[in-house]
Amino acid sequence: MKSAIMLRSILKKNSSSSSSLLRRSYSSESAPPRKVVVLGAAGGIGQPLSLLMKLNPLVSSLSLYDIAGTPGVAADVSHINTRSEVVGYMGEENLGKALEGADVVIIPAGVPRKPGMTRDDLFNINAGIVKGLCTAIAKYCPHALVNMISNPVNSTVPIASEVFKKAGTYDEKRLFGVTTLDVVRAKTFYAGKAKVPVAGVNVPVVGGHAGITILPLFSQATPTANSLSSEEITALTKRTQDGGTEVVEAKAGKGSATLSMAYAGALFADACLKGLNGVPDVVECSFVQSNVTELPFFASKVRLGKNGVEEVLGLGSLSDFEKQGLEALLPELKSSIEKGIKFANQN
Ligand SMILES: NC(=O)C1=CN([C@@H]2O[C@H](COP(=O)(O)OP(=O)(O)OC[C@H]3O[C@@H](n4cnc5c(N)ncnc54)[C@H](O)[C@@H]3O)[C@@H](O)[C@H]2O)C=CC1
Ligand SMILES: O=C([O-])CC(=O)C(=O)O
Repeated sequence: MKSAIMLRSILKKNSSSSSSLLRRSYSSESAPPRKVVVLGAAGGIGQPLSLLMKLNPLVSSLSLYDIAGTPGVAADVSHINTRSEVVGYMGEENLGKALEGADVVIIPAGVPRKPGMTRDDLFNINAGIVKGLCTAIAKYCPHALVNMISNPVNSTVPIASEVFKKAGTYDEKRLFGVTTLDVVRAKTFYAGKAKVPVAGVNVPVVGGHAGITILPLFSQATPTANSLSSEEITALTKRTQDGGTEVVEAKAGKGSATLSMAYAGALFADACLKGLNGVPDVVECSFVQSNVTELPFFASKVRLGKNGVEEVLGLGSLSDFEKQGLEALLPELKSSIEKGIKFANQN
């Protein structure tokens, strides 16, 4: 008798939670249909990123593309009982089909670093990969928002812009270098040092995405932590700048950040989708075409909207330490941008 009552109460609980789940899924399905494409979906970042995008209720169609291994990843992810339909595409002959109708294209295709390498050492291989993929984007989904993850981001974003310009499809509002992982790291490291709950922490990170071009603005971090010494701020800055290398060394030849990058990439794509859907005040840092400095591309806070970039926000007030960091990063960032532009126009 007692167990029958317990069973009834469990069933009742389950039926009320499943009806609330149903309501939630109805409301997510009333969000507009959105197609998200992951290029490089079978890779170290691509796989967990595909998983996270499958969990995103704003996605109605998830298209997974790679030169190899996509059918397995797509079959696996497709069994998850969430909104989006999943299709896997393999091989260049299927790239067009993968891209057609895309709202957001995320690009984690390309080789990762090994210990001792800089991101720029990836240029020779990844520049060509990115150029090929962007040529196809210009042809098959010229209006999609492009989230560039492939390194060196400081050069691959300018390459993409040149490819789109040549194809006559360039819209500076739709091209983003994904620097979210720098923000994710800055938040984590700051919360640890300042001993504040990480969930409420905000830290803008500006500049670019390599070494000293990554400039976290801890003077603007919230909640404020007046107790941090200048030595601690210097150490936090250096750890954020070297975050990628910390992971590359710990993985000892087996690649670079994949899981934290998938998380960061999924956060940024979600922000793009929210912007497209008209959610107000969606602000994320990203490496975009910019007038914030004399350089044509720069990472700073960006307000996202129905057409992509709605507004590139300024730097705000900087500490003397950050002003020095900004001066120091400009020459390196300039030369990485020029290298990308030159490559796209010569090859
Ligand atoms: N922006 C950022 O913050 C970060 C960027 N990265 C970069 O992301 C890239 C990918 O890293 P991982 O996933 O760890 O590498 P990975 O080697 O595990 O995966 C790369 C995938 O790209 C695929 N691929 C290669 N050429 C392709 C093409 N032409 N079309 C489609 N797919 C192609 C490969 O088959 C592979 O599945 C690297 O360049 C890495 O440096 C990594 C971490 C953070
Ligand atoms: O460090 C790397 O090569 C990968 C990367 O961009 C990061 O983890 O920030």
